[in-house]
Amino acid sequence: MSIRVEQVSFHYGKKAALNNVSFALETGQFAALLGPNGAGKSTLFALLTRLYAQQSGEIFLRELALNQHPTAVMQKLGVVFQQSTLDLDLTVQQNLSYHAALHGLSGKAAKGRIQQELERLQMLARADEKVRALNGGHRRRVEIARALLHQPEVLLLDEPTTGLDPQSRSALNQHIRQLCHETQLTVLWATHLIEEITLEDRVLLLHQGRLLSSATGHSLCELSQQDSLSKAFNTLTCDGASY
Ligand SMILES: Nc1ncnc2c1ncn2[C@@H]1O[C@H](COP(=O)(O)OP(=O)(O)OP(=O)(O)O)[C@@H](O)[C@H]1O
Repeated sequence: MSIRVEQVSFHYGKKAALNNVSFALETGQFAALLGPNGAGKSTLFALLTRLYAQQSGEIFLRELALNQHPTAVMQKLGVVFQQSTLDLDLTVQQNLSYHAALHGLSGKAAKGRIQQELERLQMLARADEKVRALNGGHRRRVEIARALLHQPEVLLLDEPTTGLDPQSRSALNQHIRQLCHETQLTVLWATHLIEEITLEDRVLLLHQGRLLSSATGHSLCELSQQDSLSKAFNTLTCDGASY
């Protein structure tokens, strides 16, 4: 087991944003965290990345509890946030070198890792360009390369295709799936876009803070008695649904 979330709840004041959420992902698995706006996806990411302190429940990476071993757990996590955090006036290489240094990598080791990840994401030729010169899809690839520099076991992506055109969205989605396949990286991909998910994917369906399903897309269709993921999603997340 790679990452495990056990009975996690979170409230903003009196408002419940997550209600008793539990799931576990296998090593090398691609899982989609699917939910309409306000479902609780960003709150869950904020807890997984320690932006917010846990209120109840437990989060484990392998057998390490996030609360008890925060540094060791964060070392195994790579994160791509919804909003880009690249410095537009630095080159790709400079952005990545800075991040590598933050993780304690410098000199030769950092250079090697940066080259490896940029190559994998087909961005090596752009290493000396300023980020400002890159299109949205390529900026996202740089962010993914950056998140992978310290060789995490789990990669969290919070709506990584926000603002991208359909072609770049699909290319990015394919890249990440390939990474999972080639490197045994575990991926949690948060989205509200059905077209980024296949029937074979593990789908964590979050709605109003509750996890309605954590099975495959096929199972979601069966559960809702619908013949497509988008119909299943609409049925399961319409108000009053009780699955
Ligand atoms: N800082 C906050 N204070 C109060 N309520 C909040 C706060 N942040 C989020 N919420 C509420 O918590 C619930 C979950 O929000 P969250 O942002 O986690 O959902 P989401 O699935 O990420 O949605 P989106 O796709 O719109 O980002 C929503 O009802 C939201 O209004």
